[in-house]
Amino acid sequence: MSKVNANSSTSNNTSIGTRRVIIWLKYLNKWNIEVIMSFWVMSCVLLFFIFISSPVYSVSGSPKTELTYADYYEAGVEAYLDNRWKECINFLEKSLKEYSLHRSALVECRKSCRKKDFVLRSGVYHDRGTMFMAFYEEIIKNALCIMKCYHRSNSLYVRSVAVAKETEQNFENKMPYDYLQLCYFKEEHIEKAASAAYTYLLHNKDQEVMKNNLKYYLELPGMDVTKLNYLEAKEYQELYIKAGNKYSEGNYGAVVELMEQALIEYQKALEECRFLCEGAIESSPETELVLSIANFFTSSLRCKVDCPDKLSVIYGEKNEDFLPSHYHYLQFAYFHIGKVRKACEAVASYLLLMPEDPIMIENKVFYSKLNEVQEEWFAPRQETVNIYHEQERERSLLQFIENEFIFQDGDSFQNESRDEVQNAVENMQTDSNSTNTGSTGMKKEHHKRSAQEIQFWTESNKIQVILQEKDLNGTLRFAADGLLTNEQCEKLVILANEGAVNGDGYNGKQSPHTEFEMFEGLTVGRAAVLANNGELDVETVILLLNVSEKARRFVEMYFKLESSLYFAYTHLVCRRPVPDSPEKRKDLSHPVHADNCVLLTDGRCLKERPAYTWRDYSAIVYLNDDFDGGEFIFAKDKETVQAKIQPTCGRMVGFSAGVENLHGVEAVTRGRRCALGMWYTLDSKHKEGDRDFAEQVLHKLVVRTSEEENQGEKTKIHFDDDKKSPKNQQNNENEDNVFTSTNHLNPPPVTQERKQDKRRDQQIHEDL
Ligand SMILES: O=C(O)CCC(=O)C(=O)O
Ligand SMILES: [Fe+2]
Repeated sequence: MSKVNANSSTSNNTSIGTRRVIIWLKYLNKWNIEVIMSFWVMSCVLLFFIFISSPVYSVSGSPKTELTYADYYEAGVEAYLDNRWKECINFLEKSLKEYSLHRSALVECRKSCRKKDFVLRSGVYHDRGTMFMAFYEEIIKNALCIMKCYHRSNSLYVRSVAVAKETEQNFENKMPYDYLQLCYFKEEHIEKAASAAYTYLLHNKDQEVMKNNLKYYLELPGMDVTKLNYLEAKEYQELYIKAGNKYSEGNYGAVVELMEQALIEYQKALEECRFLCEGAIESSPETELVLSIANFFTSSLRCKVDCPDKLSVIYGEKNEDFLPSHYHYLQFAYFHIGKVRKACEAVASYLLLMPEDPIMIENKVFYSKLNEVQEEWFAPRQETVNIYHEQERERSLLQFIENEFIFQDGDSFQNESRDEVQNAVENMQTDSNSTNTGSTGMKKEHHKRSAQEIQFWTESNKIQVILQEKDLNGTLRFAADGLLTNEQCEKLVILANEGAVNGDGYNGKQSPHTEFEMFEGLTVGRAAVLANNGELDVETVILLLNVSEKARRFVEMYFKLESSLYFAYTHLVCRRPVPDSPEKRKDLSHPVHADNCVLLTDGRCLKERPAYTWRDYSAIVYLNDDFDGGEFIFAKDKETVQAKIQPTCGRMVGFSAGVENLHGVEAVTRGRRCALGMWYTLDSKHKEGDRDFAEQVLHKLVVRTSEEENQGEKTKIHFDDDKKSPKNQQNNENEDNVFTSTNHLNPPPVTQERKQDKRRDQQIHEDL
């Protein structure tokens, strides 16, 4: 089980402390013995005074540690390598404790100094020079305060600040648990070993060795699975989960209490995360004062803006819209305990963070209809307003930085956290520059700002480029993930179930590409008509249009097109094997082809009818993966595959539509493969008329529905009055009845308990 062979470890068993003593003794040996003796006596006296007055002696009188968390870590790892299991446990547990103390001390100092010294007085500056001077004065005072604070709290913290980035990274990645689990196991602390392994795994999901370890520990006799703990759980997370549990039990009083506490703890955690972003960055290459400051500040800003995302990972799993979800639970729970005003505030807080959320908009309508509710009750809570404004300000500054600091030759303004998308785009840029024009014959003009725009837009739309030209062995092609959530994919597949018909979009041909498969299609125009007739869900049809628009924008930006890219055709297509089709097939579901020319057997591709010669770019967004076969292929010619892409929910493949991007689809041998195909043109003459039509139909439909709802609202208010006054609702003891009678309030989506339990079960019983 040992991940490192004990004998391969360092032969030097001497601990760090011992080594230091040996070094001192070496020097002492050179001295005369009398001198040494008198020096020793004097030193003892001196040391005693230093000791009692030293900050290393804490206020409570108990001696503080003498090693930093990094020292303990190093010692722990050494012990691990030497099979000294007890010491390994001792040192690593201490390293974790010290690490946490170190971080708290940093936060405490930064926080107290910010409050005390960082007070810029506005309105007293005669000119910009004075203002700058005042600003730097505050910075200097702040720096002094922080340094004093570090020294006061414990000089070790100062040393810890300078710990190598690598060690810090190890702690971020929860490496100590990697060693600890084995040391615990060797000392027969099975439950602790399992918990350490579990904790490590939650942060390092793909670690097969650790999965096996955990499985092994869990199967050991005497292991009590209920004692399996996540050792890095934070207060705000525990409270949130507990509140979720109370929600599933229907105990709304407890939900309110726990969720309110969770919010307080969340704010503390957020503040802590933000203060921790004010640490060191890799040394800046800048020599200019202002550039260095700007560089440093930007790095810290980026880190701060990421804090909500970091905090939303609970038990290793990201909870989307984590902060808003607190208010979702709260509005529901407050309503159920009769505190409607509080419920309205929670609704407003949620909407401040997520203004377009249709569920909460509906809830607001629901509350507005209650007799006692007044418009001013929908005021967001103060803490939400603060968080929101802070984030907005920071995001917009960051956006400004991203947009403006663009230098072509060896960007002097370091941009440390350039993400993969941007790099991908830049690599792609270089590649396509060298080809200059694609075989489509279109010259690609690149304007300088696009990389930043793409990064921003892509990030905010949570799209990640997963494969680019060089991975796909060709030009003007990419694959990206994140276009749709699972829930959205499911909705679109249902839309296809309900609306797609055989042969639609293929001139009525049910098997246009292979006799072994059937094709069902749904065009946007027909989808809109069906929505209008009440046969399809309107929101899902809007989603269909929206996701295709998102894909179009991404393609336009990714390929840095200077002129607009228009839809030429949009088609939701599902394909499946016909009954009794052979299991082993040689044919393709869609033979190798180009989207804008007719591919001849000699490899030439004629840009003439019946090809859709105006199509310039294509993209396909996939909706599911519960089928066999059906891989998308890029091909050099009819025989030679260059790359394969496995369809899955939210994945998109995009490429230029010419002969440079021959492609096809492998046979689908089981199940039903659904995808949203899009073909784009640079020529506005070939714009998809069906789309304009669909948009008009949907627009009218939405306006009509909201008008009808408004009329209905009056009746509903009357209806509610008759049925039950809000007072009665509050006094009603049977809360379920209250809920049924006011059917229009949307509850929060998933209880955390179930989610966590499911994840835990999966982790422990299935994954392993
Ligand atoms: O569904 C796919 O993956 C590709 C379809 C395609 O290439 C087409 O319809 O032109
Ligand atoms: Fe195609």
